[in-house]
Amino acid sequence: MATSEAVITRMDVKDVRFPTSLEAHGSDAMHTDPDYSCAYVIIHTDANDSLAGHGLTFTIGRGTEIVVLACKTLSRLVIGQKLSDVYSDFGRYWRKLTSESQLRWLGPEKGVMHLATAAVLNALWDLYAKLENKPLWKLLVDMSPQELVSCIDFRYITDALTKEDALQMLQENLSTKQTRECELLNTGYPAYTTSVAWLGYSDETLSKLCEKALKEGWSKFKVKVGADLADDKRRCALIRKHIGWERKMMMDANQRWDVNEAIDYMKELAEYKPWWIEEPTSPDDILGHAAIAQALSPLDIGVATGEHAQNRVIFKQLLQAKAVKFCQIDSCRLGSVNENLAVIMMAKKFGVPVCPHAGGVGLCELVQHISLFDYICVSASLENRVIEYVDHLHEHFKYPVCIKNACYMPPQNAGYSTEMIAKSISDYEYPKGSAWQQLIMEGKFQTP
Ligand SMILES: C[C@H](O)[C@@H](O)CC(=O)C(=O)O
Ligand SMILES: [Mg+2]
Repeated sequence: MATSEAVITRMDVKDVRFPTSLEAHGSDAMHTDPDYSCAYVIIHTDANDSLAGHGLTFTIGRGTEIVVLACKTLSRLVIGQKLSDVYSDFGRYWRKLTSESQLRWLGPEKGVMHLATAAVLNALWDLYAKLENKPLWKLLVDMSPQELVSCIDFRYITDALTKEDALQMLQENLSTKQTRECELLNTGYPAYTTSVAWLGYSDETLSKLCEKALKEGWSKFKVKVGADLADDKRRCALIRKHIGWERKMMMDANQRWDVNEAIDYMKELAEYKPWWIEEPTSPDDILGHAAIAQALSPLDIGVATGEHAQNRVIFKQLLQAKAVKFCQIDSCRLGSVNENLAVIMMAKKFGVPVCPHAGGVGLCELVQHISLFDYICVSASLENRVIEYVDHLHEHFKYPVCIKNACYMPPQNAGYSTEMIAKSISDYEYPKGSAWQQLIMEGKFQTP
C-alpha cells in the first residue's frame, strides 16, 4: 500500500464541548449531566496537498482539558514523524506511543493517556484513509491479512490470540469478502437506538421519542436503568407499551451496582425481557461480570460491556472468563483502530458478537467503520450484531453518519468520518467559543 513520504509538522489540539446536559441528552445512572465533548486533534504535514488528519476522543465535559494536555504531551512522539514510517509498520508505532518509557507510568494503556492515544491515532488513521482516498472501512477491507496484522500489538494477548491465529482468520474470509461488501453497500449494517430513553428524560419525552423511532423503523431500543427500581419498572413498562414484545429492549446500568445487587436488580427487571444488561458493575471486575452472566443466563439475559474496558487485556479476560455475551468495543476508549482490530479478532475466536458502543459525540461516525470491516473480513456474520446509534450532534460533522431503515449505510467519503465542520469547532471550543460565551452570559453555565 502506497504511503506518503510527507513529514508531520504540526498537531493542533482543541477542547470542544457541547451543552447536552441542558436537555439531559446522554444521561444515565452514573453520569447524570454529561456535556458531550472531545479532545480534538488535527495533524498537519509538509505535503503540498492540503490533507490533514482529524481525530477525536470522547469525554463528557469537565476534565477534557486534562485529555487535551495529554494529547499535547504525546505530540513529541508525533511531530517530525515521516508518514511512511508510521504506516509501514503501524503496530510498531502504536507500541512507541503506548510504551514510551516515562509516559507509560501514567497508564499503561489506560485512563487519560489511552484516551489521548486514541485521539492522536484516530487522526492518523483519518489521514491514512484520506491519503489512500478511501473511507477507513474500505482501506481496512483492501489491506492484505499481513498488512492488517502488522497494525496490531500482540503483546499481552498471545495466550488468547496469536499473529498466526489472526492471519488464518483473515485468510479464511478472503474468498467471500466481496459478497459481504456488496451486501453492506446495499442494505447497511443493523443498528439500535439509545436516543429514546436517556435517564433524565420525562415519560412524555420518552413516549414521544419512542413513537418517532417506531415510525423511522427502529426495532431495537436501549433504556437506561439503575438509579431507582420503581422508576425503572415504570419506564420499562412504558417502553414495552410502545414497542410491544417482539422488538428487542436492552438495559444499561452504567456501572451502578455491586455484583449481587446487579443480579437481584435484574431479576426484578427480567419481566420486561431485556436482551442484555450493559455495564452492570465496575468495568474492571472481570470475575464479577462472569458471576452476573452466570446468574442471569437462565433468565436469558446476556451481559454486555466494553465502553469503559480500558484495553485489549481487559477484553481478553472478559472473553476468557465467559463474562460477556456481547462485546462492546469503543473507538476512543481503546487505542484506536489498531487495538480494536485485536479485540474484534479475539471476540471472533471466542465466538462473541461485537456490538460497538457509540453513545457520545463522534462515536457513531467512528465505530461504523470498524463494524463494517468486522463483518466483511472477520466475523462474516450479522447474527446478534448491532451498532449503537444516538441521534445527537451529527450536524457538526462534515460527513455525518447515514442511517436508512435502522441500518448504518457505509460511508463513501475518504477518511474516518471524524472531521468536524470548522465553524462548529470554533463555536464550541471551550470556553472561548461563541456558543459557550453566550451560554455563560445567559447564566446557563458558570465561568470556568
Ligand atoms: C454518558 C454517556 O451518554 C453514556 O450513558 C453512554 C452509554 O452508556 C451508551 O451509549 O451505552
Ligand atoms: Mg452504555
